[in-house]
Amino acid sequence: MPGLLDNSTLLDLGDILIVAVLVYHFSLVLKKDAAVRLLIFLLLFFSCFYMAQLSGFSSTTWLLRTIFSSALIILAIIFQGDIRRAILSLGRRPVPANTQDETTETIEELVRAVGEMSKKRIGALIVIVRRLPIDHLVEVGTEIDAKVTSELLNSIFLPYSPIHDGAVIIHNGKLTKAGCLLPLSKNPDIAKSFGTRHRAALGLSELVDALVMVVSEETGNISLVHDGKIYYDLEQAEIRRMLRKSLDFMRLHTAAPAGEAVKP
Ligand SMILES: Nc1ncnc2c1ncn2[C@@H]1O[C@H](COP(=O)(O)OP(=O)(O)OP(=O)(O)O)[C@@H](O)[C@H]1O
Repeated sequence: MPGLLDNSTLLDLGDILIVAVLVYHFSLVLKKDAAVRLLIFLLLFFSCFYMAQLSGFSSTTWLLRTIFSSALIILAIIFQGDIRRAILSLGRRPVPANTQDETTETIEELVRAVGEMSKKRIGALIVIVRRLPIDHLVEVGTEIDAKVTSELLNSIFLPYSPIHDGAVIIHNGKLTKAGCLLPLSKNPDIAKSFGTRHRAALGLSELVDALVMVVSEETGNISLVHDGKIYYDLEQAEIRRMLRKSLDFMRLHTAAPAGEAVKP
């Protein structure tokens, strides 16, 4: 009796195994947005394609060819956030940088302000403009143009202040606007516990590289939102660290050629 697994069955099993491994790894790459991983994946992809073709693995070859023919669409899906950002920022000048001292001062005022508002359960939404301008995304709002101080932020967000609703915009160490409407995120995966204040923060951060601070009126929790991600219930030290990392990066890179913004 011939062996249970003859040569062609083994070949098919190997073929199926390769397809399974490729699908698994491809789904992992889709979940992460690192370009380096994608590059490694593409190298592996083409190596596998040629190996599969040489070995006569028809299913693997078919799958890889199908993936390759839709590569543009797949890349557009993976990098949809970056592509959208690039399109929105086309033709717009990067925001000029702040000095080290101004940055440190602004950070300390912000940390103090959100700490105080958190204790008093005052809801707040603070947008810190980084490299990409946001004017085209912000609706309404009252022009202010004042130095960022914790006292000013506290008084703007007091519930009886006429401009407490909406977001304040901080641009280059100056509080430039208050009572602004931001685009709401349409991401269906946002936890139901997050209302419109958090959705507005996420919505803007999905479109530009701004850093958004949120103080929850309901819980007093402080969150930082960046790049479509929410860093929830942060301690003061963590907020300071993330602000410093994000704003220092911007300060140091504004004069340099355009590069990728880092996550805080
Ligand atoms: N599109 C928007 N842009 C800016 N601010 C907004 C926007 N939509 C709602 N807000 C602000 O969010 C407030 C309502 O917050 P809501 O309670 O719905 O959100 P939340 O995420 O649950 O926040 P909290 O934890 O503070 O309750 C509004 O009063 C307004 O100040």
